This record gives sequence, C-alpha cells and structure tokens, in this order.
Amino acid sequence: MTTAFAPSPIQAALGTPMIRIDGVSKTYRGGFQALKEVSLTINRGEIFALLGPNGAGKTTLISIICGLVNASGGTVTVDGHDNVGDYRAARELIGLVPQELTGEAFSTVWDTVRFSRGLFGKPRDDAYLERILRALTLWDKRNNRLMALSGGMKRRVLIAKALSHQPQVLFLDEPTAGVDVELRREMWQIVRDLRDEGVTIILTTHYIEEAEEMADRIGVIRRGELVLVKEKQALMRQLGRKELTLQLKAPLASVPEALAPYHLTLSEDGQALIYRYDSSAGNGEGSGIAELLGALREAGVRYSDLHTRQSSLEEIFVSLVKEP
Ligand SMILES: Nc1ncnc2c1ncn2[C@@H]1O[C@H](COP(=O)(O)OP(=O)(O)OP(=O)(O)O)[C@@H](O)[C@H]1O
Repeated sequence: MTTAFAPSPIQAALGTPMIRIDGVSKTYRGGFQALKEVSLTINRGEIFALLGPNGAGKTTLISIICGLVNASGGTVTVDGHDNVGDYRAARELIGLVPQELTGEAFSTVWDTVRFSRGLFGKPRDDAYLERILRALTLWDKRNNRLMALSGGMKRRVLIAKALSHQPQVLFLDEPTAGVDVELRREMWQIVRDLRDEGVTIILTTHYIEEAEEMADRIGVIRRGELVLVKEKQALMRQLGRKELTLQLKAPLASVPEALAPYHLTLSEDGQALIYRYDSSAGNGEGSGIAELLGALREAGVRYSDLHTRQSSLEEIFVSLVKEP
C-alpha cells in the first residue's frame, strides 16, 4: 500500500518530536492517583509501545493525550499544539483506534468512514477514503453493513475510521486483543505500512510478542509511573540474558560438584543442563562457554546437542513490573 494514508510532508520531518508529554499527573475524583508526573517525547514516524500491567495507567495516559480525560497537572502538545488550549488542532492530528466497534451496526462501511471524516470537519474526499479502504482490503465490503462483517473486517473498519481524517498520529489500544494468529500478523503488517508512510504509532498491548515484533521504542508504566523508556533493541541487549541448553547423552541425578562455579540448572527429567550468561558477552570469550565445555569434558558429562536462546522481552518485562 503506497502513500495511501499520510499526507506526504510528514516524511520530511521523521524523527523530530511529535508528542511532548511534560509532567502529566492524574488524580481521579475520589483521590486515586493514576499518573504521577509522566514525561515523554514521542518522535514522528516511530512505533512506540506502552506496556504495563492491568491498571498501570496506560489508558489514562492515552485518554489525556487524546483530550478525552483532563490531566490534573502537566502539559501535552501534539506537533506543537497544546492539547487543551489548542484542542481542535491537536485532536485533528490524532486517530484513535479503540478496542471495539460500538453503535453503528446498521451503517455500511462506506457511510461509517465518511461520517467519521465529517466529524473532523474535513472536506469530502472520496478518492482518499477509497484508497484507505482498498489498502485495508475493505473496498469490496464497502456496501456491507457493519453487523454483517467478520471480526477481522470490523477491526479493519476501526482502523479505516481512525484514518479517515488523515491523522499524523495513530493510537491503537490493544490492537490485536482476542484476534487469531493470522489476523494478528496481518494487523502488524498494516501498522508497519502506516509507519513506513510516516504515521507515528502508539500502541498499548498486553502481548509482549507484539511489542517485541513491532516497536521501535518501549515505555513501561507501573503504578502510574513511567519506569522505563528505551529503544527495543537496546533494552533487549542490556537486560536480556542468553541461555545455553545442553542435551545430555545420559541423564544426571544432580549437577556434578566440579561444575558448581557455572551455576547450572538441571532440567526436571535430568536430560538437559542449562547455563545462563550475560547476552552482552559474545558466544566466545567472556561468556564462559569455552571453559564450561572444557569442564564438562573433564567431568565426563557428554552431550548430544546444544542450542542457545536469548531471553524474550516477556521475561524482561516480567522482571521490570514484578512487585518488590
Ligand atoms: N474514571 C475513573 N475513576 C477512578 N479511577 C479510575 C478511573 N479510570 C481509571 N481509574 C483507575 O486508574 C488506574 C489506571 O487505569 P487505566 O485504565 O489507565 O489502566 P491501564 O494501564 O489502561 O489498565 P488495563 O491494562 O487494565 O487497561 C486503575 O487503578 C483504575 O482503576
């Protein structure tokens, strides 16, 4: 899908700040503090994934940026427009993809997207709407009523609606919650295509795999605080651990004393030894693997196979958000 979505000038400014969140706090009526002094800059053309356990404050933050919830303190600008003082200009730059389609069951796909565009006061542009429907493979369904669409098609209508007014920033709230693996991959491709056109993407997700697969940067929220913001690659390099698994030729009852310095773990069935090491070390020097293999030989432990694995973002995430 080439240049279906975004107005082209965006491309020129990739990497410059698009959203600035400065000291944003939120205390709900009743006194619950859902956000504490959150500051964050999101750049044009990046995919930013916001992770955090249930109730961490993700939806609150997104709702504040989109102007749906008032912050108790702090400021948000979208492409330089204050999202309170200059609400209309800021909101016009944003497309929001909610989790579920509500309401318009009897409307057709075409009417739905046209209506959404109209809500932003944008002039009618059927050629643009045709392009987005074609890009989302909804064109053949344009005269179908929403209630007659499959779950996957409905998800695409949500994206088409959010894109109908040509936003430069797209928020996706749990974009693939409850969808099957095939559709999930399809949605990921759609999001990447949007990013490639210069649309800035912010997504919340519970699927760590989704962030691992797509995000350029990751922010982790925990109890209303932004506890970490990092490039995904750097995060995985820094916090990741590598694991070497050795499949043994004969099972062991326990790890031999001579191998104690390597802090090996023996699998429950005694058939495999697992060695964990820092992923910033290579496979050679520094990782201790050469020494370990030598020590295994000396201890008479023979193995039939070995493989390495990098810890996933999921493991990193769990270690970051676990309660102290
Ligand atoms: N309108 C409200 N009034 C009072 N408390 C609220 C309100 N909305 C949210 N909260 C509370 O604020 C906290 C953050 O909620 P929020 O919906 O932002 O979390 P979340 O990270 O999006 O969670 P989830 O992953 O479950 O969607 C929660 O403890 C929630 O109970």
